[in-house]
Parts: sequence; C-alpha cells; structure tokens
Amino acid sequence: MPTDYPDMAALERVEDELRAMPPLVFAGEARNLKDRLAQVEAGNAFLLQGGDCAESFKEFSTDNIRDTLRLILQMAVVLTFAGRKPVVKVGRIAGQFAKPRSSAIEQIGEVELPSYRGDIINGMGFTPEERLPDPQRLLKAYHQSSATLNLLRAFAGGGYADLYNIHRWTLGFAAENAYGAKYRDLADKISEALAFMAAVGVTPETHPDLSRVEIFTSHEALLLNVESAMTRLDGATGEWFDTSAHMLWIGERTRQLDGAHVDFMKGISNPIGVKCGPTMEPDDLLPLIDALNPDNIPGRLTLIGRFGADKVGDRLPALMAATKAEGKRVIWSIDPMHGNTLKASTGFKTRPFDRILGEVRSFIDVAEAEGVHPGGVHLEMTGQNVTECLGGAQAVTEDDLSSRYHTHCDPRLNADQALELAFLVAERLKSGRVETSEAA
Ligand SMILES: O=C[C@H](O)[C@H](O)COP(=O)(O)O
Ligand SMILES: C=C(OP(=O)(O)O)C(=O)O
Ligand SMILES: [Mn+2]
Repeated sequence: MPTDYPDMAALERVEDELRAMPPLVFAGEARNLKDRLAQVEAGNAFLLQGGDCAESFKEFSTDNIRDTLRLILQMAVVLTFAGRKPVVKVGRIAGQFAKPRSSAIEQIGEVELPSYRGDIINGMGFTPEERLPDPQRLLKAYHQSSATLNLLRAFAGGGYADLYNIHRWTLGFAAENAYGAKYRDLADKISEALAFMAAVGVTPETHPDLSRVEIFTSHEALLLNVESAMTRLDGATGEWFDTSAHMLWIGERTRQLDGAHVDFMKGISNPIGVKCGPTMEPDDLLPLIDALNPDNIPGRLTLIGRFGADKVGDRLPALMAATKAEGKRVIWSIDPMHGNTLKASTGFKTRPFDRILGEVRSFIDVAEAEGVHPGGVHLEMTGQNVTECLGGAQAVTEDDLSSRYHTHCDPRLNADQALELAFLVAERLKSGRVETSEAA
C-alpha cells in the first residue's frame, strides 16, 4: 500500500471511486484467455505478449494504439505462418502504467527528488510538484485504459483486423526496408491462400473468425490498492477476477513467496505470469508455482524468464528441468528485454538488439534441449519509429538514440526491430516445428 501521498484521505476516496467503476474486462474473457493459454501449455499455440514498458498520458492517441495493434498483428501473422500454430495475442496495454524502480530517489546534479513511478502515480518532469503522488492520476489511468480497450475492441472486431486487409497493415514506416519487403511477400502468400479458400467456399460469411482477432490485455499487478479495487466476484462461478486486465503478472522485484503480491494473485482466477530473473533457484520457483497454481491448471501460470543474454544459458536449464520433472503445467515464455539493459556512453538507457535476439535464441535452444515447448515471447515494443534500442537492420547507433527517444521508462523495440525479431523467431520455430509438435 503506498503511503507517500500527501493526502491519504483523498487516495481512499479515489479507491472507493474505482471500486464503483465498471470492470474493464469480463470474467468470461479472462477464462477464454486461460483456455487459449492452455493450448500454449500443451505446445499447440504460441504466446505473443508485448507493448510499452510504461504507457503514458502524453503518448495516448488513436495512432499509437492502432500502430501497436498493427505491429502485434503483423508479428502474429509472421509467427503463425512459420510455426503453423495459432498465436495468442496479449498486449502490455490498457493499464500498464505503474513502474517499480531500482532507486526511490533520482539525483541530477545537486538536486534529489523522488523517482518517477509511472503516470498513474506521479509525473516525469524533474520538479518537486511533478514527482508528488497524485491520486487523481489513478482515475485518469482508468479512463485512458477504458478508452484504449474500447478502440482495441473496435479494431479487433470491426474490420481493421480482417485478414483480407493484410496488405493495409503494411502501411507505415516498416514497409520500406528488407523486413517490410519480406512481410509483403508473406502477405501476398496469405492473400493467395485466402483467395483459394474463398474459391472452395471458405469466406468471412461462412467463417466469421477470418475477419476478426482476439486481443487480450495485461499489465504488471504492482499497485495492489488499484488491483484490489478492480477485483470483482464472478456471480456465475463464485471466483474473484481482477477486472483491470485479462492477464496480470508479478514483477521480478515483488515475487517473494510470503509477499503481498503473491498473496493477492493467489486470490484471483485470471491467468497470471511471474517474472523469473537470474537469482531464481528451482527451490524458489517450485513453492511459488504450488502457491499460485495449486491445482496445476494449464493456462493459469506463465513463467516469464528475464535473465540476460549472458546468463540465460546458465540459469534457465535447471528451472525448466525442475518444472518438467515435477509435472508442472506451466508455460515458459521469454522476456529478452529486462536482463539486457545498459547505459550508453551518451547516458541513455538502452538495449542492444543482438543481445535481445541472443537471449531469445538461447531460450529456444534450452527449451529444445529440455524437451519443453518454447511457449512465447514478452517484449517491450512500440509501433512508432523510435530510436531506443541499439542495432537491428536499420542499425540504430548510440548517436541516434537522442533523435527519437520517447519512452517513459525502458527502451522499446521499434516496429522495424520487432518485426525483424518476429521473422528470426519464426525461422527458429519453423526449424523446430517437427520436434516441438512431437514433444507436445
Ligand atoms: O520496467 C521495468 C522497471 O521499472 C525498470 O526496468 C526499472 O528501471 P530503473 O532501473 O531505471 O529503475
Ligand atoms: C518491471 C518489469 O520487468 P521486471 O519485473 O522483469 O524487471 C517490466 O516488465 O516492465
Ligand atoms: Mn520495463
């Protein structure tokens, strides 16, 4: 529970308001996601989870939401085509506002101020006023999440995500480079396949799923006062659901077995994730799994490794071997972002694309060696043409970082880099296709 609001009574009033707000998602939708994730656990599908590190009030716009969705759709098409498996699409979106920070204090020169903790708590500007927690921000984040979700639902079901529109998704800056061209080739092949299917009678009229997609939302369940205020009883089943998102995850800094975050997540029935960092041992992981998924329900629990390209090969095998040996029905996914952050000589927080890719590759290697399905990727990315991560086909350099560095917290892959990563993962999934489906 945050205690550093200047007016705690005002915070409590806002929490009461949130308790009275309509849910952002329904229990049935969260259950649907759990079913889709059970297919990932069984090795029959792949999880693509991605979006901003930190959503912000400033970057809230129709274009940003559309471009993030477009990128997710493009990546999903690439992964589906290669892997021949459905891709479960989960955005870090419509609620991903709160940030855990390494340090409670930020110092610039002689001045020390409380750190920025995400727009849902305080402001990014380096002034005492901005850094003061303001409860009204909780309501602003709720309403922004609601509008974001509304637009996502409209795009997902109202024609934009129609596979017959696949060529329209190529519009945008990513269209002009090597991976844009590769994407256009793929889109051509899919259009041909759709034309063939239409000729044999499979059309959106007979198969409405061809013209809509399922997109789910997720964020880190960091602010337990907010998550509790959004938790509702599902009358149909008597289960509690956190209705702020379909899926919630526990961050690397708050995954203590006897901690409040684990305790909260035990009580909700949404599908959940846990970040697994380089200090985690099998003896930490197994009790955590028992606490969070005591009935071993497939689709309930996703383990999101985030070790660093240099550590994943050392740290992951024992964890994967333990979950396999103990028959734990969990999904293994990889977040190749948070273990690969460094400070550029110019002072910007950044991540080299080759390390990000390296961690994904090692993850797939380890999973194959352990006979485990490499179930998914968890990415910080944006549909915008930002310069936050180094490298990629467009070779963003340290000097380029300052030109379009817009993130409110961690460096994100831009649309080019994310699409490139999807193609490279797709190639690996393609080559592992036979073994993976046998293992499933
Ligand atoms: O998104 C994750 C964390 O909030 C972030 O990596 C912490 O960054 P910091 O080390 O700059 O606080
Ligand atoms: C805080 C995050 O990651 P982690 O908990 O893995 O550091 C995040 O996903 O933004
Ligand atoms: Mn982050």
